[in-house]
Amino acid sequence: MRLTAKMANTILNSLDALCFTDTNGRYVYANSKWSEFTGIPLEDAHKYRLHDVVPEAGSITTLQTQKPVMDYTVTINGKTLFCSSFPIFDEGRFNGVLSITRMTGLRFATDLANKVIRLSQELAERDAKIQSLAKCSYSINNLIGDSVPMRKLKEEIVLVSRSKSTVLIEGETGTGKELVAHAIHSLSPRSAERMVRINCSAIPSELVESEFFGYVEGTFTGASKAGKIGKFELANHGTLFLDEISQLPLALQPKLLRPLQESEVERIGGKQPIPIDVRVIAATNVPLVEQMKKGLFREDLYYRINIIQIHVPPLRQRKEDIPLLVSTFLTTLNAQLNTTVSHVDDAVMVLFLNYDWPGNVRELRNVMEAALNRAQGEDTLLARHVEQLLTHKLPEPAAVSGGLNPAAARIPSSREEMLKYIESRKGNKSIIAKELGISRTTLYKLLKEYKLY
Ligand SMILES: Nc1ncnc2c1ncn2[C@@H]1O[C@H](COP(=O)(O)OP(=O)(O)OP(=O)(O)O)[C@@H](O)[C@H]1O
Repeated sequence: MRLTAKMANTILNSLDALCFTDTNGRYVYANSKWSEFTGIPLEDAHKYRLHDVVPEAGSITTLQTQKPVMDYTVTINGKTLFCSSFPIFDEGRFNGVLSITRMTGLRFATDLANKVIRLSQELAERDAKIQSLAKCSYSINNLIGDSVPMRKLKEEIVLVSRSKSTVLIEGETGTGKELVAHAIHSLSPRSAERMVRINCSAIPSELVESEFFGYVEGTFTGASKAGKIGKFELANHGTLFLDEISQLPLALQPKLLRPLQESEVERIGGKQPIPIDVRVIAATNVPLVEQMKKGLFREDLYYRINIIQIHVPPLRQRKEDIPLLVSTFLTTLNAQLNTTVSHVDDAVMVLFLNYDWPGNVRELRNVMEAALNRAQGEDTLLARHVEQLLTHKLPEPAAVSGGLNPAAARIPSSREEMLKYIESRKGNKSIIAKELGISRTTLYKLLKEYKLY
């Protein structure tokens, strides 16, 4: 049997949509399924070029590159089709493009493709969420310390994390206010959303407004074309951490009143208020009430921010946390610095307990880091590694001289001194611990070190 032109035509028409275009992209042949999909009568096919029917399809790429393009999609008259295009050569000369539409299982394939697209979007969203969670992987456990003030602080954190009210965290520099803010956020029902931090002292005053509220497109020359989202909007459903709030220029302070009071913001140049659901946590190392009295902080803003207040105690008021902080930092810093210091000499601990840490935990960590660098290759941190690092001038020792001011009391640094001191207090451990600003447990540890217990 010989294949006639009629038979060939019947075969071609029984296939899925198929067409052949010349090197200019003009249709030379198309079958009836192609006509069905494109809505172009077969007798008119030659009047069209690929660019008119499928302007962005793989067949055009094949026309330009003379290379096959497999399994791309084209949408014609609202229907999505899977196609492949092949270059046709005749004795090595490029002759045109054959495009075949693969209809089999199209429904299944498009459903599957849609599913893949949806799943990859979901995955991207989840990834973003995991990343924001990882960024805020600070939990309450990152706050090292088991002293009474720290336990009280942790209890407060748990309590306030459940509320949506604005929190003001006060405390000296380096006490861990940012860690507290992270802990509140990560314990709150908003923990899956992000916590956005804004350092009020680090933004130039002319940029404060656009940082807080963003701007709409084309607001000013030099501004991003697409406009900019402000930090309040960015923190929507999450937490906005306003660090160093006391440094916010007085003239700009009223701008915060509306978002805090009305829960809405307006982008610069925008016409519509945007509702926001943000929990605000502010932190300061200068008491805001004093700033307010000096006229540096607006009273109305103060009362809007100071709803729940948390005070982070300085390290000198919780010296019993020092041994735990030291051993935690020793582990993390050894790993970071590649050092192998496994012990801290008692003399170092005494120096640490006697120091008043004006830079608080941050200073302790920095001193440890510098000391470990000095102790490279050794396995014990010794007094000579730290002495020169404790630069703050301490008040005159009061404990041995008989003073009763606990803030000024210095822990005796030798067995004899300690013995003398204990005698002067008639052995009363409660008074001694109170004067030295340490817990009774820490005192007993010290006494054990001096072999006095
Ligand atoms: N209780 C703590 N446990 C472990 N690390 C702490 C603790 N408190 C502070 N730190 C560490 O000390 C450093 C300073 O902490 P943080 O930035 O939270 O302090 P801050 O009070 O916000 O300081 P500032 O007022 O200067 O911004 C950080 O490295 C932090 O991890």
